[in-house]
Amino acid sequence: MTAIPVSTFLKTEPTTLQVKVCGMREPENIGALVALQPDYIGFIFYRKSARYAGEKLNPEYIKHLPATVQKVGVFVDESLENIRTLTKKFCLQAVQLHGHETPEFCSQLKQAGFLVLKAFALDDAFDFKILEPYEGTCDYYLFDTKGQQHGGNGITFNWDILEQYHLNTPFFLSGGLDLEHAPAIKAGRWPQLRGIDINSRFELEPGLKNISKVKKMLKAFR
Ligand SMILES: O=C(O)c1ccccc1N[C@@H]1O[C@H](COP(=O)(O)O)[C@@H](O)[C@H]1O
Repeated sequence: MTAIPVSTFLKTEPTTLQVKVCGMREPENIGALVALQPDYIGFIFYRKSARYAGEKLNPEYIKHLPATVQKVGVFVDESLENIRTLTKKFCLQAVQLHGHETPEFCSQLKQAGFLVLKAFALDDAFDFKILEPYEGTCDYYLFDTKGQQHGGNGITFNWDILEQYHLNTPFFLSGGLDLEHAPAIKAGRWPQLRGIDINSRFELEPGLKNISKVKKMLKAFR
């Protein structure tokens, strides 16, 4: 009898999750991270963040990073004009919005050609109906933990609430992600999950990543 390959029975191929590494600002650290080829690298342009990159970043250095790594600007209730200026200055392809940005605001950035990730802060009471007006206005939602800060709180939320997510827009999981979470994330209970965003749990200090730890996380997702 001839064995039938298991793939014959699989309806969908398993998708590889994308990995974004956020909160970068030191040139050597950025270079070491880029050598690991994450899918996205994030720079925080929110002045109140401990990871604020703004003036520390050399635009020429950032502009010439390999195109294989998408550069993301992270903003909190920033004006369209400032976002336009900063994305141009650093040649950023994507924007991640952590404030009260409206669907219209997201739409304008998407129409301008940016990849748009709209962040939402989740807790057990989160109502996914809030997302309905955002459908079609951004490329990904980013589900972060509701905390004291707009982002970078370093704590996970109860992922059980994601079972209630039934919209079409794919999402990134974020909020206190650490190496220990890799197996549960990869178990893939959420069909719309497209990627993860790692940040404060991979730091030596704010704005400086522990590259060997990041390397282990990337390996876990490849
Ligand atoms: O990291 C920050 O300081 C930050 C500030 C303002 C908005 C977003 C920020 N970071 C984003 O927060 C999430 C969760 O980070 P953590 O893993 O809990 O530290 C992540 O998506 C970062 O991109």
